[in-house]
Amino acid sequence: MENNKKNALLRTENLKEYFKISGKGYLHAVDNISLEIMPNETLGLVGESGCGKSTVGNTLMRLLKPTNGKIFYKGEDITNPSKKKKLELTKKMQMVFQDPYSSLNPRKTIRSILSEPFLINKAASGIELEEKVNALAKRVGLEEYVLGQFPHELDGGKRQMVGIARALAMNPEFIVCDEPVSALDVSVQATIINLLIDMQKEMKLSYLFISHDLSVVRHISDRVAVMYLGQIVEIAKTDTIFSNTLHPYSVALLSAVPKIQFGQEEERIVLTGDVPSPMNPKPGCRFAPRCWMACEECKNKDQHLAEVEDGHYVACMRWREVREKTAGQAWKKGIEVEHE
Ligand SMILES: Nc1ncnc2c1ncn2[C@@H]1O[C@H](COP(=O)(O)OP(=O)(O)OP(=O)(O)O)[C@@H](O)[C@H]1O
Repeated sequence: MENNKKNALLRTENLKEYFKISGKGYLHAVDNISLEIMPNETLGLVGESGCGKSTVGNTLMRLLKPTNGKIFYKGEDITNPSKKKKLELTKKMQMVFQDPYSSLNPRKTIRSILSEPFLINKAASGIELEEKVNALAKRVGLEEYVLGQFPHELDGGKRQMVGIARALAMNPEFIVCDEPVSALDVSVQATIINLLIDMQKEMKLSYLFISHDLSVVRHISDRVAVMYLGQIVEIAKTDTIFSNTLHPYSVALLSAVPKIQFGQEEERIVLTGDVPSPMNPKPGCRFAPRCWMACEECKNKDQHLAEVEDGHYVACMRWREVREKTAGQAWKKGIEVEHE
């Protein structure tokens, strides 16, 4: 753990992001998250809609000012960076969005869009700029003619390639990929995922990979963090989290992963019970009202992430019983199971 902290590319310490909702109080979108992302690592971030995944990504990118807690980049506190530092960090930390369309200026050609990072950072001009943009497009597999086109002339896959190329322009070290394939046809999802994997190998990138698609997350991630109502409830190596799932919420979420080949049709995950509100949460385990393992104590006592096995952290005091109850279940061994 200490070693991870020291060597992490990016690290958060008790990160909180609360939104003030007038007349109602505070919405705890991210509530006390401490995590590390190592160099050249992909950390998958999963959880139901609204659990706070994008808010984690946006806060790491400092698109939001943290309510509390700290963010460190290579050991340096970047929670409140100066303007100069912010610009420096923009080169090293980038974001790939679900649909880059909204962030691609419709009146500009792809060449002009891909030139921007070089111009803003005064990294190239004239012929050199042209060559750099050509090389960037080639790197992500965009044909040269695309550079003369406008965003609306491209299909979703090509637009996402432009989004990725733009993120890569300044040779970043860390990229938040926020649902980068969920708006794409299944047929092009694999192309984009493979591109991200290739770029990671080539450029030694680290990714925070946010997705509700567990098959994709399983395919791309080195480790997976499971989020529930603003908190991380379990984090472990990808194989471990699927084969030795210890939090009752992760069990509910991950046991529903269809055992299909990546890239094919997906199945939706349905959890029963009401999702409690992230507004002014009550003390006690947040999953307790929906939990199949909950006892009286869980309802009153906060659960904190604890390392229960090497590199495997769980926020549930009943993790041993969860393991016993789910031992030998088909989904843990990768066998297809029926879901309601
Ligand atoms: N700017 C904001 N102001 C108020 N509430 C917000 C704001 N942004 C997000 N939220 C709320 O914070 C919570 C977490 O939202 P967030 O988008 O991070 O979840 P998510 O897990 O990424 O969901 P999804 O998978 O649907 O994108 C939600 O309850 C959301 O409504």
